[in-house]
Amino acid sequence: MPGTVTLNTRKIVILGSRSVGKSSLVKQFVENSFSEDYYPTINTTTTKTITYRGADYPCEIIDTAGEDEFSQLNSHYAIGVHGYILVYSIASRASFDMIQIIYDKIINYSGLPEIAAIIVGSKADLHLSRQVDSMAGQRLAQRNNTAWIEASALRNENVGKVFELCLAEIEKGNTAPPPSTGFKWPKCLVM
Ligand SMILES: Nc1nc2c(ncn2[C@@H]2O[C@H](COP(=O)(O)OP(=O)(O)OP(=O)(O)O)[C@@H](O)[C@H]2O)c(=O)[nH]1
Repeated sequence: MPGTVTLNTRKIVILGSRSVGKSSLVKQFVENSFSEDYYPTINTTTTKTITYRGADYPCEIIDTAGEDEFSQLNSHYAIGVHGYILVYSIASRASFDMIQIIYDKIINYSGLPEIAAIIVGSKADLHLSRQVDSMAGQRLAQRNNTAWIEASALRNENVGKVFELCLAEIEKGNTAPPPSTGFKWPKCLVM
């Protein structure tokens, strides 16, 4: 039920430059639809249950306004958040360069050594205007210990996977071994 917080509720925030397709990924995932119109987002929250390894996780998906290097990270995007979807467009090198800036802002703000996150190369259908190759995306993800995928909201390719992989990253942190067997700080902040 929307608005109900259970033990399994997970808060996911979507960040990235303006117009990279953040809202379109959410719309395709939640409503199975795509629009060519562009309406800048202010800040919207949608709820959808994601099933992962047989368990249901009601997810609060927070779609944010486009970030630039001067944007201050809103505290709502750092506190009580379980996982992040960091989106760039494969057709925009500038939006790709913003990902490390946004990642560093979250780390600085939260004070955590790392976060549960997936980096997403969106608009994967725009092959002809590609400015970021897949290897660059994968390397960035490796460097920051996040997951990575390319997706197209237009073609509904890998959209469900974006959210499933984000949940997998969150739950990876929650199943970290106890201190005696090599403790790793959880990759999420639960408050
Ligand atoms: N070709 C293509 N266009 C897309 C895709 N996803 C989104 N778009 C288009 O890109 C534009 C911006 O999409 P939005 O989803 O509004 O982008 P956003 O990142 O939420 O934008 P802000 O709210 O400003 O941050 C729209 O015109 C979409 O139709 C995609 O997968 N392929």
